[in-house]
Formats: sequence, structure tokens, C-alpha cells
Amino acid sequence: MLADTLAAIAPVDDTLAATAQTRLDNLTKPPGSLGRLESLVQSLICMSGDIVPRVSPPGVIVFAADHGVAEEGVSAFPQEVTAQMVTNFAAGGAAINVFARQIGARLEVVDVGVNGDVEGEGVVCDKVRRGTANFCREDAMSLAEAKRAIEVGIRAAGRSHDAGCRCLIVGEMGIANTTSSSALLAALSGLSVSRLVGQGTGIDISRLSHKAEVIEGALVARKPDPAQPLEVLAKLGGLEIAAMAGAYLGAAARRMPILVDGFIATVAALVACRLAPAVRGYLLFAHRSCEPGHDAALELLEARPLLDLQLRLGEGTGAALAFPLLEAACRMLSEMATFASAGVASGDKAE
Ligand SMILES: Cc1cc2ncn([C@H]3O[C@H](COP(=O)(O)O)[C@@H](O)[C@H]3O)c2cc1C
Ligand SMILES: O=C(O)c1cccnc1
Repeated sequence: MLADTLAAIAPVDDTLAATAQTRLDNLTKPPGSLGRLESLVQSLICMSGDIVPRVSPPGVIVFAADHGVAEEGVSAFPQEVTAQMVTNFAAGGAAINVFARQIGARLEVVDVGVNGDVEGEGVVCDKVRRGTANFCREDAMSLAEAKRAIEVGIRAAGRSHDAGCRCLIVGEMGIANTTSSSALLAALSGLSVSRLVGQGTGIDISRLSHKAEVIEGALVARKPDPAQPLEVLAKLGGLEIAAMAGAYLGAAARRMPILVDGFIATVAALVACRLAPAVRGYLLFAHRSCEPGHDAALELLEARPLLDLQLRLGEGTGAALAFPLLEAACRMLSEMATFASAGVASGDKAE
């Protein structure tokens, strides 16, 4: 299934950009005056192959899993919070529930590796294992488990697509996953850990240096090879990050635009792009997270996010908040009058 999905990912259709530009320049506004909304809609056209693209309804998938490295004291919260938050997602009370409702999204919560039995109606149970192993001592998971977790994500993206979703937002819940994400990013980029680690759920300065040491020690012990992204994922986790990467692969294979959330979501996007570089064409970046590693991850992907709201939550919240900009970009193209239809005189460039 992973091999088929990788083979199905086609580059975006850049030949549609010129047609899109002509259409944009015929709308009743000075050419280029709607700035990045114009490039957004152009990207959506090239991704979807549809000259009148639509992004509604959006699909939001939240993948939840636990991290063995949590036992090293790298988060401000205990591991049990992962399962408790899944119950909260199921009850509709988390931030992502609120913002998903606001944008009319189909929300799915997937347990890909929570360490315990999750209570909550409607949560999709596709558990690969009960949390990863502590990557300071052993590989977070086997290569086969990493592949299975990616396939959980591919299946979830398929369900969103089949339910009629036109754009995908992927979020996560997993205590200690900023540690796993920072480790993955350091391994894939070669950048120094001290430049990438951040406060996550709100750890203090002394715990922050401990978090950096934990990651540095693990990189020495695990020796991940940056040229082998699946191996890096297996060594450093996590199950939800693998599933997120899988969801991006699945969405790209179906030509679905993807709105990438914060730090963890961007690291998962980097993993997906290392597995299949053509995925990059399907990614739009929602916001700039407070986690210091996010800037580095965005730079590696040559990405410029839409918003900077000082968010540091994850769950897909920043992407849900940015989604109305994509909707506005589509409506601009489909609903605005042209100079000809409105009888407005065009300027030097538009005809
Ligand atoms: C109540 C609560 C809700 C959350 N929703 C997302 N996260 C976020 O915080 C966690 C990552 O931070 P760290 O690496 O420091 O543990 C992830 O679960 C992430 O989704 C939450 C964290 C908490 C405590
Ligand atoms: O930006 C993120 O994804 C993030 C930041 C802090 C905690 N959880 C997630």
C-alpha cells in the first residue's frame, strides 16, 4: 500500500499557472492587488487540476499516540494526558473541535498508538502499538511498525477524500512529541539540537537544557542515517508523526491540497517530502509556531506560512484558523466579476 501510494503521487500541474494568471487578471481589481490570495488560488489550481478549485468541506484528522521518551521528563505534562485528550476530542471539547466546527470540517480522531485503552465514541482505533519505546534506550519502533503507522495515515486520508473533503488538515496529540519532532528534524537536517528544541507544553529553562541533552544522547546512540527517512522515523518516532506523513502522502496521491499546521505537522511534512519529493507541491503552510525548530523546518521546505499568531498547541488548530483564507481565495476566483462582465474599464495590463 505504501509503495502504491508513493507511485501514485504525480507532480502538481504547473502548466495551469498561466491560465490561472489570466483569469485572475481579468477580475475587477488591479492585477496582483489581492497579493498572496492570488498565489494561493494559483497553487490550488495546479494541485487539484481544477480551474475553479474548491476547498470546502475541509477534512481534519487528528492522530494520537504516546512516546516512550516521555519517561525522561521532557514534557510539562504526564503521558496520561494523551488518552485523556482523545476522550476530550471525542466529546467535542478541545480547541480543534471548536475551530473545526467553525470551518464546517469533517473531523476524525485516530488512535494510532495511545498507551492505553481510549474511551470515546467515534475514535477510529488503528493502533500499531501502545506507544513507542524510549528512543534513548532502543529504537522507537521497528521499520515494519513505522510502515504500518504510515499506512494508517494513508487510509485516513482516503476516508476524508471518499467522504468528499476537498482539502486536508492534519493534527496530532501525543505528550512528548515536540521531543520526537526535534530529534527527527535534527537527524534529517544535521542542524544542532540546541537551535531546534523549544518549550513544547511549557517546560522551564532547566528542563529545556535537559530535553536538548536527551535528544543529543539519543542521536549518538541511535545513529539515524538522514538518507533513510523510514529508518529515521523508526528510530526516533513517533507513531502519530508517521501517520501524519502517511496522510500527506495519501492526500497528495489524490491531488488534495494540504494545509500544514505547526511544528510537529511541518516535521511530518518534511518526512513525507523525503519519502516522495513531489508531495511538496501539495503543501500550503498555515502558521509560524512558537517552537524555535519550526523556522528551521519551514526553511528546509522553502515554505512561507500565512499567519503568525504565537500559537504553540498543535492538534491542527493553526491550520483550521488559516483555512478561511483558502476559502476566500477560491471564492475570489469563482464569485468576482470580470472587467468585461461588470462593464468596468481595464487598466494597462488587464484586457
Ligand atoms: C492539555 C493539552 C492539550 C494539547 N493539545 C495539543 N498539545 C500539544 O502538546 C504536546 C507536545 O508538547 P510536549 O512535547 O511538551 O509534550 C502534544 O500533545 C501536542 O499536540 C497538548 C498538550 C496538552 C498538555
Ligand atoms: O507547533 C506545534 O505543532 C506545537 C507546539 C507546541 C506544542 N505542541 C505542538
